[in-house]
Amino acid sequence: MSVRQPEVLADTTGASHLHGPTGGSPSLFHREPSPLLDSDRADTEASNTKSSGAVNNGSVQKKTVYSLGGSSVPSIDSAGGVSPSTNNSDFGNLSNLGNFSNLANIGDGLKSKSDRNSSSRVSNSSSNINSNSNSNSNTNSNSNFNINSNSDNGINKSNSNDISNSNNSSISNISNNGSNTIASSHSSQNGQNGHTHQTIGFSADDTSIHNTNSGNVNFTSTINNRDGSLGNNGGDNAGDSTLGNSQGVSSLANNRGDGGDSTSRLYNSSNPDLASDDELPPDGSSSAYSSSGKDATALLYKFRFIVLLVYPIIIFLGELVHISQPEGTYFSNKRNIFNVFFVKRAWLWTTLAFIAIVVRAKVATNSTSGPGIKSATQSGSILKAQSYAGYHLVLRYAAATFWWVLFTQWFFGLPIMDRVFVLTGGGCDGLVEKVAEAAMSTNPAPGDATSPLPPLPVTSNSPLNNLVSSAYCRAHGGTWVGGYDPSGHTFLLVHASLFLWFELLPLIVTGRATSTGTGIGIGSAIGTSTSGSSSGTTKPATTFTTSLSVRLVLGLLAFWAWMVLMTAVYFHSFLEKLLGLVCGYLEVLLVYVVAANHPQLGAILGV
Ligand SMILES: CCCCCCCC/C=C\CCCCCCCC(=O)SCCNC(=O)CCNC(=O)[C@H](O)C(C)(C)COP(=O)(O)O
Ligand SMILES: Nc1ncnc2c1ncn2[C@@H]1O[C@H](COP(=O)(O)O)[C@@H](OP(=O)(O)O)[C@H]1O
Repeated sequence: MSVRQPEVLADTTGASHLHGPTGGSPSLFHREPSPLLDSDRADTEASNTKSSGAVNNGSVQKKTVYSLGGSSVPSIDSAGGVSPSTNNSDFGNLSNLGNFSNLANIGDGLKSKSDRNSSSRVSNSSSNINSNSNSNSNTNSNSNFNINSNSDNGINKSNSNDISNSNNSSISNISNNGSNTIASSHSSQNGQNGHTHQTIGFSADDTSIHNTNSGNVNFTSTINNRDGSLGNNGGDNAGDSTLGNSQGVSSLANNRGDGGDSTSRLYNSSNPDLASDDELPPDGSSSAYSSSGKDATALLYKFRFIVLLVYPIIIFLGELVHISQPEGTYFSNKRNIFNVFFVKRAWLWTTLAFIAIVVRAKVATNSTSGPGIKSATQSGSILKAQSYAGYHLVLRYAAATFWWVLFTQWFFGLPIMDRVFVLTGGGCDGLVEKVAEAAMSTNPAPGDATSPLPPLPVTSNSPLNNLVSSAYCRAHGGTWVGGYDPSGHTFLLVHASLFLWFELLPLIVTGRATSTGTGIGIGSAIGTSTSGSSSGTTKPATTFTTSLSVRLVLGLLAFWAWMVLMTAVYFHSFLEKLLGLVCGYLEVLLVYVVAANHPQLGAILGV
């Protein structure tokens, strides 16, 4: 076995050195072959409890570092490689011309400078890996990595990482298990062509690649992913982009400079969003291939259309029965348990159902594809994908709640429905008498806590803001008479139902309601596995738990529809129900249709 003697380099850090066998303390160093070492290499092992630095000028082929904690190794330069090293503190900067292998590092900074094959396996947290070598194979587990690579690399990573790649280099064969952003910028010298080819396969997703090219760069990107976006900002030359996603929503955007061909292909199993910049040269082409994506889009629109039709039909059918003056039933009694316990608290139940949808979306997200369906705001989208990111959900819930409040609870005083009633000549009848009766029977001072009625806010001759609400009026024995009284029940039930449908349908059509499903199908959404996915496979039913929330929401929606029918059959005039119905549509149409077609609003609301 040929043995190269280590040399001691000047310690640029000024810290104490780890010395090789000929230059250091014998008590600290001894030759001991590492199981991972090449047979023709000598090893240097440092058993380090206090060392703060190690410098090796390259004569040592491999360096083994054990640091037992409480200490740090700020700097190691090794020509030959650094192998099994356990460091309970920080490595400072590891610069290596050879192989890193099995470095467990909780610190920061790992640089590979080899001009030959080099392999790094790093278990790490919070590290930067700067690699200048060719044909590297970097395997990283743990989180918070920044990999800056100026070379051809194979990078295998798990967890969340940012990879940035600069210069004329390529990253290829990246397999990944986390949420990642890969930013790659390339520039080429005059007359020199840069060429980049990225093939990235992810076993988990939410990955986006943004390439910024300038100069003569021929850029080819391929992502095989479950849910991601690929954005190419091309330079002067051709760029082919292919994004193949097996799941979820993908967006592929090409913003080209001048000249060159560009072909963008988006293969996606569910929801594609392909957008190309307007300045695409005439010979550039962009196309989305996604049969199931189109299917999902068509299915979503079909479902939305049906849902939007259902409630007017219910009202019309109910009205037909209503005009025949049907016999009273349990449901014609205002005090029936369904009315009192459910409809009168309808927003509470709607909120719970919405939370069930959110949970379902998150479960689907965690088990399949990152943070849920991504927002896609570019024009030309086949499907404006709905975002299930937390802030988008909160905003949409807040908007729906706000509209419910304005219409039924408070609108700078009386709620909208009561203002309509008063403005059309309605008022509270009999309330003054009730108050007087109450006062006569108990003789308390008005406003006294012992009074059976709270003080009457005002009389019916007061300005609009001071009138009692319909709720106050009815609750205290008055009768809400005259005027035009929009049906609060119709409004609330329709508004709540549409809100829930529009949140649920994207999950259903994309199969996101199952943890294992891909592609489309209501079957996968409710766990019955009846429809095919894009791959032509039929997904098995998910567990009872995963489909339960969807079933409960569908059950609530069926119940709401029934109660709309009962309102239509037994209560209100037709026009009052019609107004309730129309107002029940307003917010949902505004958010999911109008805002969805407005770039900024759509982006804010995630629609
Ligand atoms: C990342 C995750 C994001 C998830 C976002 C979830 C957002 C939820 C967040 C927190 C939960 C907070 C919980 C708040 C609960 C609020 C629920 C309620 O609204 S409680 C009030 C319930 N009250 C009603 O539902 C009253 C409904 N009734 C009426 O509006 C009227 O009675 C009527 C219109 C039905 C009839 O009027 P009438 O005058 O004829 O009686
Ligand atoms: N489906 C239904 N079942 C029972 N009562 C209903 C109902 N729809 C409306 N009502 C009752 O009809 C009245 C007018 O309702 P709205 O204007 O909200 O549509 C309310 O009476 P109360 O306020 O006396 O409870 C309400 O409870």
